[in-house]
Formats: sequence, structure tokens, C-alpha cells
Amino acid sequence: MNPVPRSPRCFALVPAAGIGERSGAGMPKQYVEIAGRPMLAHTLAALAAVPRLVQTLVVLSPADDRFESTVLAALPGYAGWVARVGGASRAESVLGGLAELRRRGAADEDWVLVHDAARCLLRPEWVDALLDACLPDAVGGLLAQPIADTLKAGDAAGRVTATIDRRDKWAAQTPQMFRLGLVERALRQMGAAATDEASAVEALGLAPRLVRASMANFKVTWPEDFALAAKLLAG
Ligand SMILES: Nc1ccn([C@@H]2O[C@H](COP(=O)(O)OP(=O)(O)OP(=O)(O)O)[C@@H](O)[C@H]2O)c(=O)n1
Ligand SMILES: C[C@](O)(CO)[C@H](O)COP(=O)(O)O
Repeated sequence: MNPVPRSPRCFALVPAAGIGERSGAGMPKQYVEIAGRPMLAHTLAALAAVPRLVQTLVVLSPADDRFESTVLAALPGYAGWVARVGGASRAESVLGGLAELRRRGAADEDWVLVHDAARCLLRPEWVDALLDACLPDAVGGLLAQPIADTLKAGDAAGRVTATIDRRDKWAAQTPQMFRLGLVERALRQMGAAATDEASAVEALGLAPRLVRASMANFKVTWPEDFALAAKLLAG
């Protein structure tokens, strides 16, 4: 077995305990087959191709009974860590995963790259760009994409209420990388209201770095997203 390098190390943490309600798939969307294997298998394969990540922990729901028979079956020889410590919200699942990383020897100063299972088009070179930009940084950061469309606010009736200045707006993606001690403290403080790690860190008065990636790093969310992801993965 290869010795695990000393701190600070870089871990990936993949929250995969959601139910995928908006996807309309009738099953947790991470298990929907896209281009020949479950979405989560694509995500884990991309992270496994980044040598600077010492290990990946995938966080499943305590009730999950599909991972081994579908995802592991599609990834022969996969040696990542698995923990059934998911919670009712994404933030709770991430906090469960951070506690599991600590149980397995990770320390406050280690970096954790949190990446949505549902962003299955991740490319190793984008993770490398994030690491290059954030490893020398005290705070950490996230992959993101500047908004290219004109931004509208709308009401419940589907009518425009305002046009929003888009010049400083970015769409947040994942991975989002922070030191374990910092992101754990931030998420504990913000609780389930945190829709991503960066917003919790921002609430502590810090300014995460924005690292441009690609629109292709989108999150499979709606029914039509599966076909788009399949086309891109097949290509
Ligand atoms: N309680 C939860 C909720 C979400 N997630 C994970 O967080 C990522 C981003 O969440 P999202 O795209 O919203 O997934 P779901 O919560 O599954 O989708 P929906 O909101 O449509 O139900 C996904 O990889 C999802 O599995 C999680 O681990 N635990
Ligand atoms: C973390 C995230 O993917 C960044 O864009 C996003 O906030 C997750 O939101 P969701 O509502 O849990 O899909």
C-alpha cells in the first residue's frame, strides 16, 4: 500500500445522498445510467484521475442499497472510501463526510474538495486548475463560470420583475475547496441554509477565489439534462 503523504493533503468529498426530485427520474439521479454507466461512476472516475487527490470519500444515504451493485460494478478496482452518513440536506451530508474524513485521519489543515455527484462532466484538468489557483491561497475557492446571459428576476406568475446587472455575477460550480477545519466551522455555523461551501465561508467574512471552468461542468438537475450529459460524455 502506498504511504499517505503528510499534511496538508487534498481529499475529495462527494455528497451523493440526494433524492434527485427535480430530475423526475423516479430514483436518486446519481444512479441513472448515462453513456453506459451510472452518473456517479463518471464523477468518481474523473476525481480518481487527479493524482494530487490522495483519496475520495463518497457520502451516501444511510438507506442506500445501490452503490456497490451499480457504481462499483462499473469501476473495477476502484479504491475510494464510502460512508453512509448522508443527511437531510446537502450541507448535512457534507458535514457527515467531513466527520468521516476526520475519523479516517484527516486534519484541520488538510484541503477538502467538495464535489456534487450530479456534476458528472467534471474534467481532471479543471480540478488541477482549481488546485493550482487555491493551494497557495489562505482561504480556498471554487470553480465557477461568469454569467453570459442577461439575468432576470421573476415573480410566481412567471413575469419579469427586474433585470439584474450581470457584470460581477458568476454561477458557482463544484469542486469547492477549503481547509477541513475552516469549512466544518463555516457549515456548522450556517447550517442547512448553506447551499454551497463557499457561502458558508463567505459568512465568516472571507472571500473565496473564483476559478473559471466551463459551462460543461453543469449540474444534472432537470429531466432534459440527462440527454445533454449523455451527448457530451459520448463525445
Ligand atoms: N440531502 C442531500 C441532498 C443533496 N445531496 C447531494 O448534493 C448534490 C447536489 O444536490 P442536488 O443537485 O440538489 O441533488 P438532489 O438533492 O438529489 O436533487 P433535488 O434537489 O432535485 O432533489 C448531489 O450530488 C446530491 O446527491 C446530498 O448528498 N444530500
Ligand atoms: C453546490 C452547488 O452545486 C453550487 O452551484 C449548488 O448550490 C447545489 O444546489 P442544489 O440546490 O443542492 O442543487
